[in-house]
Amino acid sequence: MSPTENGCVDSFSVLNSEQEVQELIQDSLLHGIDDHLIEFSEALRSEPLAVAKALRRVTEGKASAQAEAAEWKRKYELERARNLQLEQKVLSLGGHFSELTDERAGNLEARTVLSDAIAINVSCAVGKMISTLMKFFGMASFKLSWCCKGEKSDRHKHDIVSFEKGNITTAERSSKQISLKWESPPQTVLILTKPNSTSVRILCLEMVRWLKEQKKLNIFVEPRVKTELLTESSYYSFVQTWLDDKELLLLHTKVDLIVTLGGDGTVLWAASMFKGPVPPIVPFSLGSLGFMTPFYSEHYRECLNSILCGPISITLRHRLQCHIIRDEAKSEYENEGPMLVLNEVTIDRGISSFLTNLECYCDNSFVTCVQGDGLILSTTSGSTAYSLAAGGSMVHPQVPGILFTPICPHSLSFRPLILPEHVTLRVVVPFNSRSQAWVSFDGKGRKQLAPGDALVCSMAPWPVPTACQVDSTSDFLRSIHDGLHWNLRKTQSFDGPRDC
Ligand SMILES: NC(=O)c1ccc[n+]([C@@H]2O[C@H](COP(=O)([O-])OP(=O)(O)OC[C@H]3O[C@@H](n4cnc5c(N)ncnc54)[C@H](O)[C@@H]3O)[C@@H](O)[C@H]2O)c1
Ligand SMILES: Nc1ncnc2c1ncn2[C@@H]1O[C@H](COP(=O)(O)OP(=O)(O)OP(=O)(O)O)[C@@H](O)[C@H]1O
Repeated sequence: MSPTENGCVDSFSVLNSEQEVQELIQDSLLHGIDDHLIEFSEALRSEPLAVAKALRRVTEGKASAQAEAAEWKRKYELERARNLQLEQKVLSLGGHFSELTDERAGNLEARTVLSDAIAINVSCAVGKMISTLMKFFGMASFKLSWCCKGEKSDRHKHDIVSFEKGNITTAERSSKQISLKWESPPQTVLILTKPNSTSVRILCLEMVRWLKEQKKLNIFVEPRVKTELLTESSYYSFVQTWLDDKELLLLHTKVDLIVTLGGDGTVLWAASMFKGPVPPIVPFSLGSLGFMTPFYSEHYRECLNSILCGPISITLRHRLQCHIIRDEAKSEYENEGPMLVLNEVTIDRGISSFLTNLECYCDNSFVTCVQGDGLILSTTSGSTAYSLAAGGSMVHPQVPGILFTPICPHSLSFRPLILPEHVTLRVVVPFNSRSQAWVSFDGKGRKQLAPGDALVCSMAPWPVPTACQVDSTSDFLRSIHDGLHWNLRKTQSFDGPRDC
């Protein structure tokens, strides 16, 4: 058999003529129809009423499913159009901003294109074009590549399945460690800090001074932190910040690197500040658990020295984008979103004492109805957070997928699911629900869902790149060992009974 242009095997190529193909098709169709007709006429003879009823049910069911699917498709397409408009708005805002503000604002387009490239995937050709643009505009540019032990080439192999003489084989796995190489040195760092912590404040003062004096970097902090620094000393007046949401929206165009000082919550905070592309994050651990914070703050100079030189191992953490579709919305513009989450979106019963009643659909197929305390739709990064507490599996953060984890379901057989990354999930509060439901995003921003309202959730095109201490897998395993004491058990002693 010979493969076709798109790589599929042409199963008809063994037949010699068009006539033979036609005969084959006719033959199999007739056989199929014959079998069904015989079954059907027998059923009609013995159970005419039951057959008529069944036929009516099928027709009604099909019509309502079709109407539902059409409605859902309409809403989905409107949302997509709105998303596109939003993206275009960000781009045009960038153009406007570049006329108004500082010397580096001209890099906006290049940075946006660059981040786009990270979001979609790493393409060598696009990478080269972007790096030329970045060099031209004077921004730090970098290149992401998949690498594996013993392989010199950093070119990502896309063909993971091959067909050899009709046999399907998996040729190359794509889930290798991602590596970031700076093509020009980073110039601007954003430092984000956990509020109300003395140790974080002291470290921040020290780090800002070191980055400015030793590394000659531009430094951005949040407005709150700038005030804190200036209260400490007027020396810190070189530190930059932003004035309003409009400037915040463009922060990714100015910042080469983000440093977080806090726990996992500070990484979630950092991610939530970027509604689009996110610059690479270096998370220092100053919290209690630290699943996403592999760097020790005591060694921040060595760590940052090595990060600023590169290359850096990166975990590309997928995010979910969520929209709330209000039943009462007069137009699509009254709906809410997109809200992006790095851990999870949770729909729960809030203060209501009634069971939730959540109808769940996956790409228009009915999944199930959640009757219990609620439902968690989690990323794989969030699999070690709330989803884990609700009985979900722990999943390596580089695995692309969406976890579907019920919270205290009132059923003995409701096991958590992991769905592929490309699906769109829809959770509806049905009109016959006894109460409202509540939705929260990475544990924040609670919103009410009334009967008829729906939450729509899919994988976002903007992942969060976090730097690794060693690599994705070692960091993940270390976090579940150190953070959760996963499968910690005293080793059984050698002395005692044993099979000879
Ligand atoms: N029952 C639970 O386990 C539960 C309940 C509510 C919220 N949460 C989690 O808290 C997160 C919000 O974090 P916060 O710091 O703003 O709130 P927080 O200050 O209440 O901290 C929650 C805890 O969850 C840990 N955590 C956060 N993200 C994690 C991750 N990806 N893997 C492992 N542990 C993680 C944090 O280290 C912290 O110890 C939510 O996204 C949710 O996942 C968990
Ligand atoms: N820059 C910030 N501005 C406002 N809130 C923040 C900021 N950074 C973190 N937070 C919030 O502060 C809370 C605690 O932060 P974080 O989780 O980093 O510290 P922690 O609770 O001490 O550490 P851990 O989560 O490891 O126990 C989180 O809810 C987070 O959203």
